[in-house]
Amino acid sequence: MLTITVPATSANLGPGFDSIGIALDMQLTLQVVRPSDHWEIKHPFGDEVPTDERNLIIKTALGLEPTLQPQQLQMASKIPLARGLGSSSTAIVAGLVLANELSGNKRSLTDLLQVATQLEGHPDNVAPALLGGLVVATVVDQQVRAVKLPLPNLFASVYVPNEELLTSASREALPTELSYQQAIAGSSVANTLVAALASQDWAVALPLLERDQFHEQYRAKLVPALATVRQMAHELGLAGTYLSGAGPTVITLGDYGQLMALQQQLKQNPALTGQLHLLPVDATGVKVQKV
Ligand SMILES: Nc1ncnc2c1ncn2[C@@H]1O[C@H](COP(=O)(O)OP(=O)(O)O)[C@@H](O)[C@H]1O
Ligand SMILES: N[C@@H](CCOP(=O)(O)O)C(=O)O
Repeated sequence: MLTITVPATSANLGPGFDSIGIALDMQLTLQVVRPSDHWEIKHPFGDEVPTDERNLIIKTALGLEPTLQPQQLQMASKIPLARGLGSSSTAIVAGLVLANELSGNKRSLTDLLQVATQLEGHPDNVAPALLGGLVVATVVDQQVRAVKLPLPNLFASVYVPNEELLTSASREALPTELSYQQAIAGSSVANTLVAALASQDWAVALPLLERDQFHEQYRAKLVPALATVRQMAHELGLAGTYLSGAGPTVITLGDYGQLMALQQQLKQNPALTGQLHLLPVDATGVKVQKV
């Protein structure tokens, strides 16, 4: 049986809007059960997610390989929808890898990243979903350029609010223009963050995760938990809290023991009624098993 596993991802890491992302140890698993006379996917997401060719995984697979034989598929996923943990990218990557495996037309990870980025619109979720770890990526002349940084020995405290926030809706809150001065200030923070992440200088990197100038200030009104979690982390002396992707998930990166202490506090705050996870980084990205 063919099984494809894709990790959740957290994009932006503060100032790295649309270009930095990290894979987390929380997975979507897709199994090819048997060939069929029609496409069908069983999944745990209820009526919100289609079970036929309209499903994002199947639609993506058929977009890449239109003549695939229909299959019965089974999906399991711990990644919540529309919460800023890259669920749509996970589905796109699963669909592309499914098409690659079923067709035998083996495309490289680089080629799949190119297609995945076109479909998702930005590379910061699909790149770590495919490659694992911490990835910095951009699109230049329609070509994706992705660089995997050394694996950070950090954990993620992940606070997932109960309410969905579609990435498209959260992008509507963004301005259409930034002043030249603000763009330079924002990019200097982002550049220094990347240098600190690459050299694993956490004393520099963690505070810079909180100094984004491209998106968080515009989205903060949609995600009251961002200020709450950040403030509570500061009270414990912890920097490193940012809005995961387009939100509403809020992540704090850091040391396991310190994040355990943070989560003890977060659990006691009656305003934080969502779910908490304490996750390591996923080092490998998408995995294919054939048994
Ligand atoms: N496993 C999946 N199978 C099918 N569709 C999915 C899956 N995961 C996500 N989607 C689609 O993607 C939408 C969420 O995408 P998006 O707003 O980008 O949020 P996220 O931050 O989780 O990526 C869902 O409402 C659903 O339509
Ligand atoms: N850079 C994008 C990332 C969206 O991530 P998601 O996990 O919310 O889909 C953005 O910030 O809009």
